[in-house]
Amino acid sequence: MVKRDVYLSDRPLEEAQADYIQLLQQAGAINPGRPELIEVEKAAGRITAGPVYAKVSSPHYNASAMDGVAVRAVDTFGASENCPKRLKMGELVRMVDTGDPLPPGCDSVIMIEDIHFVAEDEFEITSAASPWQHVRVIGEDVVATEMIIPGNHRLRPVDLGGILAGGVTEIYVYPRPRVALLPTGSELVQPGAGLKEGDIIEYNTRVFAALVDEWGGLPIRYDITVDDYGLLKERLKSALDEADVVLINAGSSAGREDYTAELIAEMGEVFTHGVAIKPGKPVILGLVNGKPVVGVPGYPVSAVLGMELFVKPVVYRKIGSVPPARPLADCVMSRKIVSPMGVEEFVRVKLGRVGDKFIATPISRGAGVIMSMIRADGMLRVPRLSEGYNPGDVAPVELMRSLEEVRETTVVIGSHDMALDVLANYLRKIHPGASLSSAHVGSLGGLSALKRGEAHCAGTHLLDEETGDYNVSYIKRLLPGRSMVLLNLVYREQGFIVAKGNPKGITGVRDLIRPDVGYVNRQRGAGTRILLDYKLKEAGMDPGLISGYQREEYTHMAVAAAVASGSADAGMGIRAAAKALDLDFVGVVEERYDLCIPGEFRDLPYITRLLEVMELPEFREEVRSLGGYDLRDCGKIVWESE
Ligand SMILES: Nc1nc2c(c(=O)[nH]1)N[C@H]1C(S)=C(S)[C@@H](COP(=O)(O)OP(=O)(O)OC[C@H]3O[C@@H](n4cnc5c(N)ncnc54)[C@H](O)[C@@H]3O)O[C@H]1N2
Ligand code: MOO
Repeated sequence: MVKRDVYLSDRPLEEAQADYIQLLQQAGAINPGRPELIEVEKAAGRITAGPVYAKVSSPHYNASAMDGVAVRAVDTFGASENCPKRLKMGELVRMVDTGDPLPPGCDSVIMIEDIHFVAEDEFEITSAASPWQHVRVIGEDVVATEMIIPGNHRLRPVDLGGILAGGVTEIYVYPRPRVALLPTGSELVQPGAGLKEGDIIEYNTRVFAALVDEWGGLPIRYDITVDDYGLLKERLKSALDEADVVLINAGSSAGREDYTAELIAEMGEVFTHGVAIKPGKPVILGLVNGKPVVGVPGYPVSAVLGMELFVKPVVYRKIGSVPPARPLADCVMSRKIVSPMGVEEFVRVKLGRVGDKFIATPISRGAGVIMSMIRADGMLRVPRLSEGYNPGDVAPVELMRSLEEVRETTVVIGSHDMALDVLANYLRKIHPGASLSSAHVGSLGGLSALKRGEAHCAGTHLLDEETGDYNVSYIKRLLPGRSMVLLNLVYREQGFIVAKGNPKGITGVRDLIRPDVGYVNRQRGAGTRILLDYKLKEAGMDPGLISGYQREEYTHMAVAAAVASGSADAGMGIRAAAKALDLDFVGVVEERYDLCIPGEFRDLPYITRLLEVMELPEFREEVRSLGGYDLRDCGKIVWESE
């Protein structure tokens, strides 16, 4: 099949969303299915197809609400401390337990604690009982014929109790819409399969299945379809026979084997191909045989966003409902966020509460980085007609974690070290409500974040060329007059990360200017970058002669990954990063990595909890096992401002 040119449209998001729902409504494609009768005890999470009325009252008889004696209130009148009244067991004075029917003629219950027995069958009371005291009258909870639950209501566990109390055991709910999930792409392999170059693990439709289930739909996952127009057409046909909604994953953009839009257009109608959002642009919104068919982009983040923005409303409508709005919180931007005009961008952010502000720090924006969805606490929408935000700007963020959790998060901004990940892990283990979020902006970036009040502490390893000491002179210069402490986390080996077996024979900085050596650098402001520059200066070398000096990565692991991929021969970083990817390492120095903490935070749980973790032998052991770490001063204050 020869592909024609593909021009994606740039429709504004709200317009594309509203139009799609309207067109589907007109086509009758998102009407809820015919209600089905199911057992109440299996109905949690389902949507009621109509109101549920009580068949019986609850209680359906007058019931004693306490253990004690049932009486006629009039028989107790006149009783007081000074003038106790005696009652004898009989027809109208009878022992009852909680829940027992009130004996005929009785209208009141006296609690056993308020009774003083004077004989086997006679007792004294010192106050009168009022009529209907401690009695649960008929219908106190539910009155027969009363509406217990309205229609179009998602049933919660307590709702089941109310419905059953009302004597109802079966109810009508909307059927869960069947959503067919079609993964496409010749490069896809099933999870767990052996991988060769070019293989991609198929996980998107697994994520989709869990989402559809969460929204109330019934996912039907199909086998992978290779990139073949005819095969895809067959799949789509059988999916349309079986399901109410069909999702085709990938093949949505302009590639040579991107058939989705063409196929939907051939078999039905494409309303929209291309929405002005990032990620997720190439989404396809269509209709075939009266059923919604959505082409969801292949990249995992684009895919999840496509699901949230276009498929979720369809699934909800099919069960007579609309998606609940995500809660929002106003947050302060910690970094500059540049976003193209004309596109609504969805930026994943980490959140933390520092002082009285919620701080948002953007994380990876790549559409292929599923980890960004895992790490994110929130989603910042940069509107279509905005070019982004400056540090300090306030904007609403959609919460992906509760504010309560965010409040219990220690925010570390600065240089990256793998010991921080281990610290985060043990922190959650011993304080399950707490967490640590780290943003990697380099040591200097971390100190700037402290200056702006956007972090509880900063990871830093800045070498002072003059004194050979770490961090102190930088803090004095960047945060003058502020009360600060330096808490040591680790000493670690820095050096060159090189390929296994060190094939280029790199032994020190002098090798970096060799024409056959490609370097990968760290970003400006990173302690590791400063260390390299210092070493170059020491050796009297011109950085301009190093091929790859301009190539910047943000973490040790990213540098190691560049070496592992073969796109660079060497990069400066920590031994643990080399070890993690089974690379070789040429040691250069041992350096001190500290957490710089503003004095006002040092006694807050954000910090004291970290100190607790640093004392744990298993934490220390795990960090040591990463390789290249010495924890001799871990948890010690190594410097304090006057
Ligand atoms: N020339 C152009 N190229 C691309 C454009 C464009 O407009 N012009 N758009 C880019 C954007 S934006 C996106 S998003 C992707 C969309 O790609 P497709 O929907 O066509 O999907 P594929 O190219 O087949 O796959 C992309 C990528 O997604 C991953 N993938 C796919 N399926 C799965 C799955 N089931 N599980 C996990 N991961 C999956 C995989 O990494 C693929 O490499 O196109 C850009 N290109
Ligand atoms: O728009 Mo694509 O969905 O960014 O990756």
